Amino acid sequence: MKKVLTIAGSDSSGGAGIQADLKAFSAHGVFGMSVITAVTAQNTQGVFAVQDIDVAVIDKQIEAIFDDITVDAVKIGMVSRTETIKAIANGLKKYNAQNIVVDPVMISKSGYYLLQPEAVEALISYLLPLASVVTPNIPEAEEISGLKIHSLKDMEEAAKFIHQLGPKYVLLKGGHREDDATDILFDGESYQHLSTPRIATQNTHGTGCTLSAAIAANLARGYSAQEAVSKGKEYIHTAIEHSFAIGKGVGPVHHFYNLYKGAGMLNDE
Ligand SMILES: Nc1ncnc2c1ncn2[C@@H]1O[C@H](COP(=O)(O)OP(=O)(O)OP(=O)(O)O)[C@@H](O)[C@H]1O
Ligand SMILES: Cc1ncc(COP(=O)(O)O)c(N)n1
Repeated sequence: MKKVLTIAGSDSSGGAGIQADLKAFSAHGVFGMSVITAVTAQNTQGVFAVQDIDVAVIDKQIEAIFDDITVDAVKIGMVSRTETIKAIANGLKKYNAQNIVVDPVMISKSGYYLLQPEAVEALISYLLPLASVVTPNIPEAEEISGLKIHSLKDMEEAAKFIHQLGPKYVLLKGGHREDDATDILFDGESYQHLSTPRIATQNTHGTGCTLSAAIAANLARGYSAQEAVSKGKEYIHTAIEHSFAIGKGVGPVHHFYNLYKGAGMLNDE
């Protein structure tokens, strides 16, 4: 079985972060492992507290995994602060980790800073060069590139700018557009538009986490970056179609629709 690691924050409500990643890994038939960078107290309505994990404990989690187990792919999500970013970059370089997907998580849907603003530079200089695929949403791409994005053409320009910071592929996600959900994949030469109709739901908590975890799982399973991304896009679309209204705010996406469909359990409470 392929083994995939998520390095991210814990979401107590289970919709995003480590919890979303592990669910996506299971649904892809890969074995999930985790390095927890921060513990958040959050639910469908907001983020209420963040406790960063001590850097020495982050180092130890990375060591414990890589000293013992072969890691087929790595997904990086919420990294919170500069010292955490440096520890992750050092650890991944030390073990020559491959198939790294970086989701440059900055601000939660509810508006909470999951990356300290002064750590953006470290994320750019330490993590982007290690990435096989980096998956910014539109506000994150604006922050990284310094460009304003209003159109698909602007998305292409920003993807091009981010590509020269070191990642092999840039997937600029269009979830924040008002139009169709069009994402743009750039490999340094050509742009591929991946487009699905926008689903009318407010239950999109953890969409970015889920997509990047699905891409990492697909890379581990041996798909090329293009295939891993297009399969990931199909996965997130269906997971949003089957999303739930739990809690009083933005509900989570559904990871096990395939298994449940087979067992006739879809939408069972
Ligand atoms: N309403 C929607 N209908 C269809 N696809 C969507 C919708 N919202 C987001 N997506 C898709 O979901 C994926 C994640 O994109 P999005 O821009 O929402 O990421 P994100 O903002 O990083 O997510 P999050 O911060 O919730 O983790 C993309 O492929 C995007 O096109
Ligand atoms: C631990 C953690 N990681 C990532 C997100 C981003 O997800 P969203 O933008 O849907 O809130 C989050 N809310 N919490």
